[in-house]
Amino acid sequence: MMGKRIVVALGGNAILDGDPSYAAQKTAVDQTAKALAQLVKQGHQLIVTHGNGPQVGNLLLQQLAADSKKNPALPIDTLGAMTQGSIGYWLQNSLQTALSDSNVQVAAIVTQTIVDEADSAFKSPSKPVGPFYTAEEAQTLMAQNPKLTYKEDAGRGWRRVVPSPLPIAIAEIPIIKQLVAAGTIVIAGGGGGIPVARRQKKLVGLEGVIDKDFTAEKLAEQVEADELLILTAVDHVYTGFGTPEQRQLTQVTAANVTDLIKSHEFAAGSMLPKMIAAKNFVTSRPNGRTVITSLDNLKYYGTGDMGTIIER
Ligand SMILES: Nc1ncnc2c1ncn2[C@@H]1O[C@H](COP(=O)(O)OP(=O)(O)O)[C@@H](O)[C@H]1O
Ligand SMILES: NC(=O)OP(=O)(O)O
Repeated sequence: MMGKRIVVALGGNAILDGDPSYAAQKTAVDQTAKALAQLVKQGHQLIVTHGNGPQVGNLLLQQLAADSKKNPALPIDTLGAMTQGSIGYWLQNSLQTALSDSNVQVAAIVTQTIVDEADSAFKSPSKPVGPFYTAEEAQTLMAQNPKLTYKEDAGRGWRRVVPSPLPIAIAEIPIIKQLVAAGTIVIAGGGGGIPVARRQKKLVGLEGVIDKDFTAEKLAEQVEADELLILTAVDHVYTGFGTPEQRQLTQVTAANVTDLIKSHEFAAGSMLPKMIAAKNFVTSRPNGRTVITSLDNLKYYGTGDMGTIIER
């Protein structure tokens, strides 16, 4: 099979799936890296991005708990950069180990994503971050701090939500393209990239968390990828998700996705951005395809049951 250029989007909730410990997250990344290394050995070229919802939300909790004059809380843009460093390091380290018998280089790039500071997203928080709470716990937290907003997340519980502006451009795309052309596995756009606004010659950090699936799609367009591979915590995308009528989707077209979105089949803040990104990618890259599957299911990549495939 001819080698493909694949942008891999590794979900934050897929990395932190229940156990929030460093050991559990690094184990998930190690397992993913081993599976991705197999794709590299099959001749595919990877560009990797990752989510950060659980992780940046946990940093927010730590910052709020420790906030003091001597140790003031850091802004969300900087917390996003911190997750690019931590998760980028985990991924770089695990991929280097998994590819230690090859000459393939791996580099994580601190990535800024340009957004519109007039984006209405800054007035309506929608991006779930941090741990899951019960409805009662969320109500208590909102009563304690009315400035914070919590919303129910895909039937899994309630989570804090923060502004999630749409990505316009990736500031570091020139160096990313150079590294890709040199055959390097680039880890970029982590957490969707650090949200920044351009003000004349300056890039100014903003308080938000960009959806990494949207940034992954932009990255895939920019590097002229053949495939967008979205790794999450479910093997397939479903209709009737979470109900007795749940049915897995295996092969769908961009037109099908448009109809399913209109039928509200995909939860906002979780699967909806993935399906929008999938549709946008195959629309922009007619010969491209998007695959949505789980980390565990990656071992079936290239076989009949490798997840939900979206094509033009
Ligand atoms: N229609 C659907 N089909 C499959 N999963 C869905 C659907 N709607 C919502 N979900 C939920 O969305 C989750 C993926 O979104 P999210 O957790 O935000 O992704 P990530 O792994 O990128 O962090 C799935 O694990 C599942 O719990
Ligand atoms: N930033 C972001 O999209 O993170 P998740 O993948 O954890 O939602």
